[in-house]
Amino acid sequence: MGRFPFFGTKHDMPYIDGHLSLSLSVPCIFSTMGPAISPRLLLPATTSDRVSFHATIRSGVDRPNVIRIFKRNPYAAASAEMKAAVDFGDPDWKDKYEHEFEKRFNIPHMTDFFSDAESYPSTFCLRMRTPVSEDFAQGYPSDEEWQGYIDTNDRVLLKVIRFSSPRSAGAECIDPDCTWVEQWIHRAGPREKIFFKPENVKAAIVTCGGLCPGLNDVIRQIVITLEIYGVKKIVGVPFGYRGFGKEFAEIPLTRKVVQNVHLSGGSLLGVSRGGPNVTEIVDSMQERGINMLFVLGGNGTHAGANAVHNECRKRGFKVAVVGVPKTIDNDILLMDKTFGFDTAVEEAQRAINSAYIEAHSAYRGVGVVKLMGRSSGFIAMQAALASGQIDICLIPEVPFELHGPHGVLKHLKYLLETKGSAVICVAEGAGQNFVEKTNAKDASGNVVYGDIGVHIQQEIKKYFKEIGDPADVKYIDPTYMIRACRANASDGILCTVLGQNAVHGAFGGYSGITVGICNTHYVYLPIPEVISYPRTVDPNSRMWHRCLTSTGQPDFI
Ligand SMILES: Nc1ncnc2c1ncn2[C@@H]1O[C@H](COP(=O)(O)OP(=O)(O)O)[C@@H](O)[C@H]1O
Ligand SMILES: O=P(O)(O)OC[C@H]1O[C@](O)(COP(=O)(O)O)[C@@H](O)[C@@H]1O
Ligand SMILES: [Mg+2]
Repeated sequence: MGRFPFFGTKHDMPYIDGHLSLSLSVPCIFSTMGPAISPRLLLPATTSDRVSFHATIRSGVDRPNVIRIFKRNPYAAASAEMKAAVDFGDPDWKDKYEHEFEKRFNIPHMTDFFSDAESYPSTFCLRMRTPVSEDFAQGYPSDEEWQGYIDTNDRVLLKVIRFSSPRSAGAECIDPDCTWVEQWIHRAGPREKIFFKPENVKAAIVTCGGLCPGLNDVIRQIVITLEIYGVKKIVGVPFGYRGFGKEFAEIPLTRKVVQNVHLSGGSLLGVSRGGPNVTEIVDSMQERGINMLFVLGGNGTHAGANAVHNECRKRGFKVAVVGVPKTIDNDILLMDKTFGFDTAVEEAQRAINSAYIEAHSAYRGVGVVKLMGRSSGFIAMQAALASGQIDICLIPEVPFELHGPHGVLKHLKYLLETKGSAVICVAEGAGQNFVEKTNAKDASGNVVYGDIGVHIQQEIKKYFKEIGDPADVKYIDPTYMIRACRANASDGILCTVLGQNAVHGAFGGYSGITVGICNTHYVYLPIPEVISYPRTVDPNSRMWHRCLTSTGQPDFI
């Protein structure tokens, strides 16, 4: 089969060792995708634990045979760690696996840490005709007959497809027979017993990282729900974790304050990156008497929230720390999507449509749109799918060449000759091998990337000038526009449910958890499970294949 140069990010490389010869010996499937593409050799992913092979075989002397290696879907990789410990020869392996999974996805509870943790009948009661009384002198307004509580033993299935074969598209199998294994996670919602007396609660909300549509919607719902439980002391911590510094004053929050905040984008509380360390944050919480903390943020923020949770446990400080995953990048593991993502994709349509109109109206017009997505191309992929106006979608997970016979520029030339115009959508983290490394990091330690959008725009101009063909290139960078806007209706609903569930989780006595949507149901997850690495687009997923089908783009390798 000739020579097999390997392509992949540094991140992929550790998974390659030792799997190649095994995987190449297994049966393969041939399929063709998109115009002008060679057959693809798709090898069953499960045979090589964490990688899937995606081989493009082309004949011709100019081009060596190529095998590209992609990291598997992150969750598949996560379960690979569990798989490694499984002895499939053991007749009870499935039961043991399910049991181990249950343990891993257990959500930390007050009673795990405090033997004296007391519970009370819930004060969350939707049959109230009047607001909860000031001092609870008459007792709590509970209603034990109400059928609105979630049984703590309720579970939601994490994986809902029963794959019959490891060869089935996107199959995630645990054993070579693709045995059906049940993976249950905790159902979110109000519990009948609560572990905080509302009059003893001081709740704080903090929003960290970059902006995201829907932050205000979540803040609003948290405040409203806390008030329904009877909490009177609710504050906002300004400017992310930085707000725990002494120089910042808390922002008092009430239903009245938050009533209309969801009508605008941004965060009522402000956001920031960087800030004090965990010890300082917990010191500040103790000084301020905060015993319920709602943390809205992405991977970094959740790492912080989990560290705060652990530090509180270490100090014997009875606090509920509950996260609400926020990121337009949609790079959090295990959930259907994060809030704000849908809105960002919708907002991106305006930029794509403008790029299309500009390109289509010009003589040999090319529109280039750069969209956010630091390490994952979800926004670019979904925006391309939604618009139907993208000819080339470039994401960080899929390597590509700009120059050469199979490069993006050659295909662009083909598009201008056949269609007359073309639109490219590129995620900010894509093609970083082409741009100069800045070595810069932001205040949170995230790498600051070089501008791939500007680079592509310049390369297109240079290329067409060199070959003497006209091309009218228009570049649009809607970066901050797609995340500074107000949440759309679907995100508005998601934020509402997540905000309410965050409060139910805290009152239910859980801490070190985050809320999410999984197979359309709402769940609680232990924080470490959702942040072990950023979720990325699986190049062998049905969704990426659908995107390729829609754009009609070939491989650019
Ligand atoms: N590993 C970590 N442990 C503790 N705090 C962290 C960690 N990573 C990031 N943070 C803090 O979380 C906040 C947000 O992180 P950042 O990466 O900027 O955004 P996001 O949470 O959206 O990923 C920052 O204030 C940062 O200091
Ligand atoms: O310019 P900023 O505020 O650092 O934000 C840029 C980053 O924000 C992001 O949308 C991710 O933000 P989060 O880390 O807050 O999820 C990335 O796509 C982008 O790299
Ligand atoms: Mg982040």
